[in-house]
Amino acid sequence: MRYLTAGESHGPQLTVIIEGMPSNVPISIDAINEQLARRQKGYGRGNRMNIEKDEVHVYSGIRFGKTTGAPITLVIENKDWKRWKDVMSVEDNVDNKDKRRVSRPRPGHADLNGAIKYDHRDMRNVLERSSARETAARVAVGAVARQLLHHCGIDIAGHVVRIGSAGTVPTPDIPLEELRQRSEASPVRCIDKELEAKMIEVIDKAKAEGDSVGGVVEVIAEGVPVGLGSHVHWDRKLDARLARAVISVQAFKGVEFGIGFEAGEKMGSQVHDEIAWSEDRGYYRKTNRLGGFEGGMTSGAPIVVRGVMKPIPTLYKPLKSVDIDSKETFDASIERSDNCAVPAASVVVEGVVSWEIACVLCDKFSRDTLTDLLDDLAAYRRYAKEF
Ligand SMILES: Cc1cc2nc3c(=O)[nH]c(=O)nc-3n(C[C@H](O)[C@H](O)[C@H](O)COP(=O)(O)O)c2cc1C
Ligand SMILES: C=C(O[C@@H]1CC(C(=O)O)=C[C@@H](OP(=O)(O)O)[C@H]1O)C(=O)O
Repeated sequence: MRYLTAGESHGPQLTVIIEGMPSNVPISIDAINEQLARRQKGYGRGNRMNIEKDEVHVYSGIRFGKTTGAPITLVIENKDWKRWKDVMSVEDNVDNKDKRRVSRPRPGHADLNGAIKYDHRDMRNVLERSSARETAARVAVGAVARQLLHHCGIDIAGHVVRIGSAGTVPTPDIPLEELRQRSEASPVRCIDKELEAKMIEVIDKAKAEGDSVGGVVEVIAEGVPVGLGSHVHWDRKLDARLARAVISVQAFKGVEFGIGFEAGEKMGSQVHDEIAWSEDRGYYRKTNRLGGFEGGMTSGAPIVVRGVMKPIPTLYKPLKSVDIDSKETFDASIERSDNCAVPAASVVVEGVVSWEIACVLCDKFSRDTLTDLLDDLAAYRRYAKEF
């Protein structure tokens, strides 16, 4: 399966084409919109989220509530477009006195690198596409994948485990439904009430100081069969695919699985998961320190993946930069920005993880129709248990 996203942050819309979904998968548009709404919420967001009300429009590939097997086209409109039409129509060869041409790159953004690479004197051509507005499209893709995974007995949930220096929530040992309910009930998607209060304090303090904060999100996938991904080639390793998917989310800088970077300071006996067998469960691991992976393949234990998001680069207390016309130093100015988008980004990471798992499922099993996929998967689960 594959997908493409297109669209600018202040253009008319975001467009997605998803190719390779099995036919006859029931798709609820409400369920996609629910995921889009989750991404828009979260403490620390700026005013843009008061303007947008993300909803998906389906233009192909779904009829009467089910996938047809043909490419699926989804569109999310940008409500802000109306206010930006004029700005977006200023050409890059206009006189520099026109303040709407972007000649001042923002530190921490794609602006300068993209302008040099693509030879744009108006950096709007870069910032429009590098914006995390695009993550709305990826959440829509993830929401479609999630509905496929649901039929396959795979459940995914996420939460925020760190914001700034507020402290860290350890990987919880609770049912995913409870994790979901508790994180949904929190404005920062944190399941620990004490830490939640500290996280809110950290975000408020950053905002008051004209600064921003980042953090860490965790996503857990349960019900994944053993053997998704492959050890035989680097680009078929599922952990590697997930790492790429998470890092591809705007502002994500690192990924870890299970105990993650702690593995570098522990002894082997404290890192590897012993293998056991029972009539009831078949093979299983006594612990899940490696976050569900050995050899680039799932072990059948839950996938536990975390991603670290850097602080938002646009600061109300501006950083210095250089104007590409005058080469003079200036203070980067802003009109609006998020202060912390970690809670929102946790929903994006859930989405990209859902998509990658759906892809490898469809790689491994026959998948023209949902029935083909479910029959094949059920037979494989029986085989693996009896192995
Ligand atoms: C959900 C979400 C919202 C974001 N909101 C903002 C924002 O309001 N202001 C900002 O400067 N960066 C924001 N970012 C981060 C930038 O898009 C990102 O840092 C920038 O495109 C550069 O990419 P890089 O950090 O991956 O190198 C957001 C990221 C995400 C995931
Ligand atoms: C639009 C979204 O996030 C945007 C991501 C973003 C950035 O630079 O990445 C900058 C801000 O955009 P604007 O400059 O229009 O206020 C955020 O609001 C969204 O999440 O839907």
